[in-house]
Amino acid sequence: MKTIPLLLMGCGGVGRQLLQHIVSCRSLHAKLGVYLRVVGVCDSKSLIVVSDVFSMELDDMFLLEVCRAKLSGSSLQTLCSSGELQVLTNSDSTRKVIDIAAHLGKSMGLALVDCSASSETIGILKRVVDLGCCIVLANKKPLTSTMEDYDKLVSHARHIRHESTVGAGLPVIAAINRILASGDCVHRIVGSLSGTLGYVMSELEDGKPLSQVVKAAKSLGFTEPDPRDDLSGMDVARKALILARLLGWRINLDSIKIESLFPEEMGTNVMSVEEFLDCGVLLLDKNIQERVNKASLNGNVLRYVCVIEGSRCEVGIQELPKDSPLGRLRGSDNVLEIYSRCYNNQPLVIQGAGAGNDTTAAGVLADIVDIQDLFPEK
Ligand SMILES: NC(=O)C1=CN([C@@H]2O[C@H](COP(=O)(O)OP(=O)(O)OC[C@H]3O[C@@H](n4cnc5c(N)ncnc54)[C@H](OP(=O)(O)O)[C@@H]3O)[C@@H](O)[C@H]2O)C=CC1
Ligand SMILES: N[C@@H](CC=O)C(=O)O
Repeated sequence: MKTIPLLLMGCGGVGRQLLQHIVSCRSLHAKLGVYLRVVGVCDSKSLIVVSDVFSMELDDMFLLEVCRAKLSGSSLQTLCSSGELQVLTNSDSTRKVIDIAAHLGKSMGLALVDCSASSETIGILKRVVDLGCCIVLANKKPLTSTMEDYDKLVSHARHIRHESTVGAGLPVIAAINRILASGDCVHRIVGSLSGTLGYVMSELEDGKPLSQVVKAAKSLGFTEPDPRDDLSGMDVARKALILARLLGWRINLDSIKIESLFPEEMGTNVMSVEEFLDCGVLLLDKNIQERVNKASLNGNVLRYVCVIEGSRCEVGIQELPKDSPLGRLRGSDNVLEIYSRCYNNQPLVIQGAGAGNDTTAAGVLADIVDIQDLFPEK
């Protein structure tokens, strides 16, 4: 049996769903010969960790208690009554994670799983990679930081998995890696890579106002913590950058042309998420509905499209025929067309649910199971 010691950063929608999947897949994983031993979980404020990371674990009852507490808005600290657990905050928790990685990296190994939506994890991830541990990411920010950070994070290709950073649970990264490993050359990627914007566009076609559908997308778990990350195109741009870098492009976010659905006056420096959802987004309803109606008169629909080709990497709204592959998309589905030597006239097409806590966490879990060979037999 392979045992994977695991530490989770981020207990939001995706992180909690991951813990639930881990618990519910115990017997399946036993059949696969793998055991996920969760040694710690942390959120933005604190880290809960077992007192002996070599032998102990947070048991399944406790993991489900973490999910309940975080869902109800309680802090992780409220859960710690046992002397067998340690609770650390802020810089102490960073030091502790690195300390755990230093100890486990040399012996049993460690999978550090980033289900946060923060850039603050980049420093820890880089240290942990240096210490010989594995990292599994749903968080796109580490891979879309500087080239220097990127190079460090991917420096041990077998020690990093990040399938859920693009297309949630869809096997996008795996497909591209397989194509590249065979010596085939990808020359064009076109796709609709935002579950939120896909859902928004198809709901607008049904006549619903933007302000209503953005709130619905948030409650369905499709959006980033701040939905402006989706509506600004920034979340899609991050996915485009991850794909472009996978293809070997040495570019940064500022090389990508990005179309935003809202003006700068509604940006994060000007209004809070609540102000945007309660007031700001209402002011966008009319304009976007007019664009949707105008497209409809031409038999077209609006889609937020990512194009990576030649030296062009851009994301923005396109008016497309209703019956085109992208035009036919509904709800939070993503579609990605990959053109290469082998997939030249007919692209390789990957399509399916592109957002949501369940599918994203499932992608993260599959990534964790995929690195089992790097861990010793128990
Ligand atoms: N939802 C989806 O469909 C998809 C999401 N993703 C990615 O998954 C990630 C998580 O998304 P989601 O669960 O919706 O986000 P949430 O906002 O629901 O959760 C984020 C979690 O991260 C925690 N956190 C914030 N900063 C830190 C930090 N420095 N260290 C440790 N934990 C931290 C938060 O803590 P606290 O609870 O204290 O606020 C919270 O628990 C995002 O990066 C997102 O882009 C990827 C693909 C699809
Ligand atoms: N907010 C993202 C979630 C997945 O990355 C999206 O809407 O696609």
